[in-house]
Amino acid sequence: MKALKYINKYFIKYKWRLIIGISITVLSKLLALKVPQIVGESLNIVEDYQNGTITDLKLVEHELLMNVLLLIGVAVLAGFFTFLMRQTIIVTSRLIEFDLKNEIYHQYQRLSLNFYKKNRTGDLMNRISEDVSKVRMYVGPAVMYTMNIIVLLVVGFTQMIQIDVKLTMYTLFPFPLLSIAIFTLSKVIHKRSSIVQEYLSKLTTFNQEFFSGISVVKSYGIEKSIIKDFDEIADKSKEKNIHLQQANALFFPLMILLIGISNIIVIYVGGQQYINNEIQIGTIIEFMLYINILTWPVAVVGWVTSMIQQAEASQLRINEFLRQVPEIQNYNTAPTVLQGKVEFKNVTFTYDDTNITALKNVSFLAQAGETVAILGKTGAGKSTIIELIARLYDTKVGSILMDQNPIESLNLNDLRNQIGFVPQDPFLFSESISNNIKFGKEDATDNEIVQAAKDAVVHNNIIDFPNGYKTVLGERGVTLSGGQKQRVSIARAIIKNPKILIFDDCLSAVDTETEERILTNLKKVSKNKTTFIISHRISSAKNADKIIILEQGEIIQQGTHNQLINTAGYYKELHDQQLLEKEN
Ligand SMILES: Nc1ncnc2c1ncn2[C@@H]1O[C@H](COP(=O)(O)OP(=O)(O)OP(=O)(O)O)[C@@H](O)[C@H]1O
Repeated sequence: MKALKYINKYFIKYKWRLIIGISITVLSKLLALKVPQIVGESLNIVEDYQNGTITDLKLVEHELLMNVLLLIGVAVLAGFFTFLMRQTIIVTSRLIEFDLKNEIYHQYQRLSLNFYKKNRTGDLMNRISEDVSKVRMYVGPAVMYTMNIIVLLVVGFTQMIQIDVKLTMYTLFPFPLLSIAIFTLSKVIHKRSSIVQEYLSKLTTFNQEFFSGISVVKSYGIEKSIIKDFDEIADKSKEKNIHLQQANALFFPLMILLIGISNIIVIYVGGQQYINNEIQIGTIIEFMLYINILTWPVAVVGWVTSMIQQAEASQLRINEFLRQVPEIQNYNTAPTVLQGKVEFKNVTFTYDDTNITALKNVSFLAQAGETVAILGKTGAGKSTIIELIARLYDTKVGSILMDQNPIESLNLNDLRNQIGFVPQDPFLFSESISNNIKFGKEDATDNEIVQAAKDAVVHNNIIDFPNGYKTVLGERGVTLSGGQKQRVSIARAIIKNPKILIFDDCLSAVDTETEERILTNLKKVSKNKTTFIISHRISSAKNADKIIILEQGEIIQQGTHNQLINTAGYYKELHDQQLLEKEN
């Protein structure tokens, strides 16, 4: 129960709802326990009249009528209280669930990119859905049933003892034995349902991946093997489900057995006491009704215990996650305005998850307003430079300066707000095209959106769609071609009017003619902005103020186009090769 202590702050927050809820639970159960008493009393009055102890028929009729009215009143009130009990305790559990989900969601927002690379999306989703649901079961149903169990067992048992100690002992004799059996069975049921749950998520994950990769599956014609894999998991899932149902099927027979044995004992022992004139017939019926009421709490003890155990395990996972400190911290809350000067001084960077040293002793200077092109073979470390400029990672060796200040000393939000980043694989939301562009500037006017699209040379494509800028994109923007996606993403960065523009190999999917037009437009747009262009093409780099060539994390060449084409090395080779390709 150590991990679940974390939830106490929510119990305190909603204490009044809970106190009212618990009081109502107690009242509703006390009322439920009145029923056997009233029924027993009524039968005893009838018996008294029959054997002549009471002779006044009118009095008997009056008493019976009063008891019937009382029974109806108790039933109505107990029903009303049960309704209120759900309205208070279960509603509180939903409120706590909402708060906890919000807390987790805010933590998701704070955590750094590295965290998302290290954790699987499925696990992260589970934390906020499955784990929180399990904790909610503790906060709501477990609290409610625990109160039910305590009140029913304590008050019910006390009432029975007060009537007849001997009969109570005999009646409750099978309870411990069978409750152990039910408890064990509940554990088995919970274990098996966890396995069923596991297979269910395996099936969901399998289908999710299959749907996402549908084009690969279809183009490779591997539907049959996919179906075979699916069948295997589905078969296992079915098997586990049947296994669970076998255990489930035993639950109610066990309960009925418990009720049956206790009833037989009451009839047998009570019958003998009745013959010996020790008790009245109403008392036997009263005891039988108590048995029915008390069986349920005994049966659910196991269920509630495992509910609490599961909630504890889930809360432990949630706590571990909430305790994670974001790797990238904001050390400055004061507003930061960037001029755009970027300097790398002897930066060496190693990704701690793979231990790959992506940058080795990298130094360069980009003056505010300059355009810097970064070229190099795949895996040379180009994107890593960009990720460091956006402070998606912090470097431990060397320093990165922005306008002469260490990057870590700037306000993190302001830094990122003043960077317009077009990633290699642009992500578009399942929203309209205009909303996807507006993502860069929420209050952008229609004219601004159109201008940004024109600058990114995607306007003509957009107006060709029947719904123009209102065209809604499918999941991951599937209705657009690769090049169109890249250009919408460029429009999104341009509209932001940032101080630093970053294009991470984002012109790879457009033809050279369109690339030329975009670059011409960018010249106009990127005035007074420091621009970084990562590319594999000379055409994207040739007009840059500075060109940096990376190889295996090291800068091997640096200079302007004219300088580099006259120096033997990677850039000249690439230039000659691409020139040859163009001529051919
Ligand atoms: N998030 C990451 N975690 C661990 N290693 C990474 C990560 N990102 C990149 N790397 C590794 O760092 C090295 C440099 O990668 P980077 O993406 O910077 O290269 P790149 O020059 O941009 O390549 P490309 O042209 O293919 O995009 C590679 O060896 C890569 O495997």
